[in-house]
Amino acid sequence: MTMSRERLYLFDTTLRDGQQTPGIDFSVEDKIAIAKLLDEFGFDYVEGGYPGANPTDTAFFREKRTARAKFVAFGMTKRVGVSASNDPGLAALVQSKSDAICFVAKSWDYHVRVALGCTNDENLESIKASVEAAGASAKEAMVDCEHFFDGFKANPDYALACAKTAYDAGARWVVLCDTNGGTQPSEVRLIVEKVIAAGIPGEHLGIHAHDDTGQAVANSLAAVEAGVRQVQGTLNGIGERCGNANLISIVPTLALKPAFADRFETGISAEALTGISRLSRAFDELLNRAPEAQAPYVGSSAFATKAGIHASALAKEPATYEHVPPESVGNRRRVMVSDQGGKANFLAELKRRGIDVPKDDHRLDALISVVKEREASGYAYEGADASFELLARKMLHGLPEFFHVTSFRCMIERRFDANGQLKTVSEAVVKVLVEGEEKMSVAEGHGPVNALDIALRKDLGRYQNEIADLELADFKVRILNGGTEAITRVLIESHDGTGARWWTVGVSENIIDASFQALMDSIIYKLMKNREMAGLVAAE
Ligand SMILES: CC(=O)SCCNC(=O)CCNC(=O)[C@H](O)C(C)(C)COP(=O)(O)OP(=O)(O)OC[C@H]1O[C@@H](n2cnc3c(N)ncnc32)[C@H](O)[C@@H]1OP(=O)(O)O
Ligand SMILES: CC(=O)C(=O)O
Repeated sequence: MTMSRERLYLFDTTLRDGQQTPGIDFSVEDKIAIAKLLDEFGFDYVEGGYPGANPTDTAFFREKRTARAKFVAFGMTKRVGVSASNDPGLAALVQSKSDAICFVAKSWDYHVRVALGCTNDENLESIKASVEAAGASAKEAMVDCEHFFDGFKANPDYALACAKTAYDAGARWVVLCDTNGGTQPSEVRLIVEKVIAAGIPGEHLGIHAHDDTGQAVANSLAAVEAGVRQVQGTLNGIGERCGNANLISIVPTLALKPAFADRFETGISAEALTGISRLSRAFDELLNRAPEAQAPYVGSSAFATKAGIHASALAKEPATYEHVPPESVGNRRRVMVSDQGGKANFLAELKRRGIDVPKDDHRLDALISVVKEREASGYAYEGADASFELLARKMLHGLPEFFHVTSFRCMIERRFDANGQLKTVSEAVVKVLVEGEEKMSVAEGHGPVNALDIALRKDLGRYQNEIADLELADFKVRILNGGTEAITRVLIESHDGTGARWWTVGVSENIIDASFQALMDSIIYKLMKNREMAGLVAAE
């Protein structure tokens, strides 16, 4: 017998509370693109911002920006001393092309006194008049009860009166906010239960939690357990100060954990859920920031293991070390090779790259010990998949020697140019043997590594055309142990016209030497890839 499940509503405030994140500033075009992502993913409500507060949000609300989600305008309740019909802020909300208005209302008497400077009753009157005005404009009304939990702890009767006033005036949702983010899950649970006992049904209650103690997700889930049926949050947890509840963590938990999945359903299908890793990364891409590797469910490390004991069990049954299948959230298992790995890690990684080797092959043991020795001297193969594959193919099956660098030289000169401007110039000379013929190339670059890269790729004889679309995308330098003994690890990310990306590594006491190793690996990998020898898995 299938039990019918209760509906939980998901409310995204990335474009409103997320806009209050230090360092984040959306343009109208950004907002349009993000609203589309949110709408297509399946959130029930997309809060777009605060029309009337700034030109961006006002322009954004000139059109409805969602096709299926309810498009929500945010703003404060009417000011005391003016009627709802004469409040310009309220007028901007009503006139916006939104489906719903979410009012922020004070529910802590301390704030009413200090921040608003009005009486408790005047604040209640503002809540009532604002909700009624939204209702009269045929928009769905909801009220974010700001500081509800702190307010409840200080004066439960007044906090409840604010929530009750909103509900009685017709608010579809009364949202309990942990505005300062300091409330604990046990307190959230208890207070939500008391609100429901006081007469506001859970089907009309929401939760809006901030992450100031790292518990916004836990607080949101505690509120759901206690009875609320709307959850607010943002993509990747952005938001004021430490951020909001992270919907990218909450959504899979609601869908995949039986404690929630057996009782509730959301508007997000199992198929849409497989797009959540992509959604999270696409959003980071829009923000121009690197995705967090350890993000729950969606991070590149969320289903990764370096540990040999874990890799061995994973190869037998993935569920031994995975709390949910990675595919359910569009992520993937990664078994990494490093000094923490055993045979199982290597076999899994080699298989993924299409390299077959029997478990008892002595060449496998040799590869493992070379990787471990190299890692001890500074290499990091878990972040340099292409260099690992080159090493593995060379040791297991051999690799053609496409070219051989006989020498390179690099010079840095600070001098005055023809216009009398002081300039630092880097120049490199590289000698390469290709099919027995020595080629010497000279190049200038922005820096010594750039000059070497240009010189190395200037004339590789018959391979020259093949590397025309090779480009360096990223360059990372790490000094591994300080002082005079310091050695340098260089990681280089490359990509080509096919969209493939790969990482290579070089280690040396000399940064130029380390860079050159990584550059050479990148070119050899590209040549190998062109011959379909590389089991390319780097374009993730
Ligand atoms: C918890 C939250 O995240 S709430 C959302 C917070 N987000 C923002 O504030 C971002 C957008 N805000 C803004 O652009 C501006 O604050 C505006 C346009 C809304 C208002 O600007 P101003 O009129 O210059 O007011 P200012 O920002 O200085 O102060 C806020 C005013 O709103 C009043 N106010 C605050 N909350 C409420 C409320 N819920 N209901 C009615 N009035 C309120 C304050 O008492 C203060 O009034 P005062 O100017 O008479 O002292
Ligand atoms: C409304 C809101 O963003 C808050 O109370 O945190």
